[in-house]
Amino acid sequence: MKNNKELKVVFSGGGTGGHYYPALSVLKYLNKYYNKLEVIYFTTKGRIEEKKLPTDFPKAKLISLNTKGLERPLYNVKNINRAFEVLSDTRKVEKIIKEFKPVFGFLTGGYVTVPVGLALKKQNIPFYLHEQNSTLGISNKVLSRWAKKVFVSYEETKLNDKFIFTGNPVRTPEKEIPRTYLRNFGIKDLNKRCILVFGGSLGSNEIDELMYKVYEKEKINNYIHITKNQEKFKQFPNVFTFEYIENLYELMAVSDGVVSRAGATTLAEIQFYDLSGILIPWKGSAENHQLKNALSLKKEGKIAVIDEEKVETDEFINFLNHIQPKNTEFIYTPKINKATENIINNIDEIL
Ligand SMILES: CC(=O)N[C@H]1[C@@H](OP(=O)(O)OP(=O)(O)OC[C@H]2O[C@@H](n3ccc(=O)[nH]c3=O)[C@H](O)[C@@H]2O)O[C@H](CO)[C@@H](O)[C@@H]1O
Repeated sequence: MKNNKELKVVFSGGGTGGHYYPALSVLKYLNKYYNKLEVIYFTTKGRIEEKKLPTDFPKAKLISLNTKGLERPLYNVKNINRAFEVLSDTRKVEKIIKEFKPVFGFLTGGYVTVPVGLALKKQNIPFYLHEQNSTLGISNKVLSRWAKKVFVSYEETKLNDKFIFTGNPVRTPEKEIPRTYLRNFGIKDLNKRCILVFGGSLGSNEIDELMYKVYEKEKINNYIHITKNQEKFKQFPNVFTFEYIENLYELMAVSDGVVSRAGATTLAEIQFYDLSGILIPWKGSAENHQLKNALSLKKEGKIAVIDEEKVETDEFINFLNHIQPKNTEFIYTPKINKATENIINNIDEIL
């Protein structure tokens, strides 16, 4: 039920969908309960949250920051400029929040959150962090000492009492979705397995290459494949390609399996929608966190975790062919994502 209380909040988090979508889920949930919700969202210049927020959550005031990620190795001279960007963004944020007077800040990772967290700390405004991965990202590591609480998606990420295990909030449909929804994506035979193939929010050439070999042999299942290279798959009639699908979670609700990278938000969705699938962790992830994420999900024979350099195409196909397809009358009924509720219940300023 909506209440008439006023709530002013600052949000930040992004650079990739994995950081942005959890923030969006919490924001949408808050919006259900507060009639007078005012939000400033600090975004990464040119990245996903900046592009999608105006349609995903038009009510938020969007303020773009210049802070960029550090160059590796860290002793790169460019990092001197990066430090200056953080300083100047911190000053900019400070000025804005001094006037705006938010009740708290909610930050979900990505380098853009560093100046926002520093400014909130300087202004003595409490802020909360959310970590999607099994190991803390750099920004969250830096900011955690000043955060009021750090919400984590895996028990093993907890470092002290300030850390609270909540899970990772995922986007969820608010209405029923029938299996026939797949027809909107070109699929005709709803009896056949529908497998979603994608490489996180940024795409993956390696997954494209690997699946090409699968499609050369496997002609029965239907595949909805998200790729920057749609042309490559034109010849396969059972493969339906898209460059990006805005509401991928709606498709997850009625599909049977996934082949994907092991980004934390994707994994939370796989769990929430109870999908089977094959995970191919991205080796470039900081401290190999995608592998750690994936191994914590590996369960009950529903999930296989494989190394992209050691793929056996026949075994791969065999695994996919053991996934149980949903029946054609299947209807997804809305359910609440506990992680979002856990977070809201643990923010002291929300009454
Ligand atoms: C390269 C990089 O930095 N990767 C990180 C990034 O991944 P990335 O942004 O790829 O994150 P995830 O795989 O966790 O999440 C991707 C999100 O994008 C959505 N989606 C994807 C494709 C599409 O067409 N439509 C769509 O909506 C998915 O449903 C999901 O909600 O953040 C994750 C969470 O912090 C980390 O675990 C990853 O290691």
